Amino acid sequence: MHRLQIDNISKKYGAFKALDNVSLTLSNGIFGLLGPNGAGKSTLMRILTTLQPFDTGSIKYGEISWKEMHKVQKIIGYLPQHFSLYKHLSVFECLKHISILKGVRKAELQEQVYNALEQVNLLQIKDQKIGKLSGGMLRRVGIAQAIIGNPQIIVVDEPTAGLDPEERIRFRNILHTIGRNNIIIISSHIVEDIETLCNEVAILHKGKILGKGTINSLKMNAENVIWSTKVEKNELFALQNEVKIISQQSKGDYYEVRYLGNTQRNPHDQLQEPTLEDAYFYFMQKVDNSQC
Ligand SMILES: Nc1ncnc2c1ncn2[C@@H]1O[C@H](COP(=O)(O)OP(=O)(O)OP(=O)(O)O)[C@@H](O)[C@H]1O
Repeated sequence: MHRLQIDNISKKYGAFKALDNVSLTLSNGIFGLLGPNGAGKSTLMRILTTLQPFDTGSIKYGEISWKEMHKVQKIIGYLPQHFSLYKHLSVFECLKHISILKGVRKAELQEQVYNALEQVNLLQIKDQKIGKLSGGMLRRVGIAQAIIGNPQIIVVDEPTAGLDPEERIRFRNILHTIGRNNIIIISSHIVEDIETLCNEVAILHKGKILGKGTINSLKMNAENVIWSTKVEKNELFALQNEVKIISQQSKGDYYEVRYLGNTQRNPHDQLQEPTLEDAYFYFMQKVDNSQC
């Protein structure tokens, strides 16, 4: 088993730095890239899939370097954020076509497609037209096409975007199973996706890695700074100017608020165990403060 070694990757669009010295080491399992819109997640994913070149740095998987695109393409599967397929083809025809494009040998075509469909639990709809599938099914066909050819690395941009809660859980379970024997990289701004799926996470913001590690190690950064408080509805606005609010829940005539702060704002406020979402806010706040 090899590791995917990303060292000091930088990428500019004109004068704008979309990725700034990004370094990560990934092994089998699901790795999450968490960051707000525009953080550089898709840029990094496109670079990993060789769809986009990078300016400086190096990427390696064992002996394979990202300078040798044709070798990399054999070990990478990709499910982009906006994924669509030939609507008039059946699921099976479509996957067969993709297998041919991926260079799967003729003798293995049928087996590869059946195997992929089995893994995403779609064998029973193999003859349905792509155009007739639900969003969740289409996303699963997307994963099937990504795993054809048995790539060691699978890149999934915004895995559960647009899926209903049931499909979201089904899709996460599929990724969990595939992640046992492969490196899966997912990007998301949905903290719950990352928290339920990933072994390790990197928080990306404005092209830079703010924090990386296991979910527990990231949470530890936000220890002793997460508080909960109760405020009247008319006090909420003033509180917003005082502290960084992470979440608020209406409880009838008052709000229960979770906030980030170095000190207790009020003796009744209670210190909370940090969640990944808290840690995410903590890192964002830290960088915003340092730029003030
Ligand atoms: N081809 C391009 N030319 C110029 N700027 C670009 C290009 N692609 C992306 N950018 C800019 O680079 C930054 C990073 O974009 P990227 O799509 O990688 O972010 P992201 O984290 O994936 O965000 P989102 O979740 O919105 O897709 C953004 O500010 C974006 O506007």
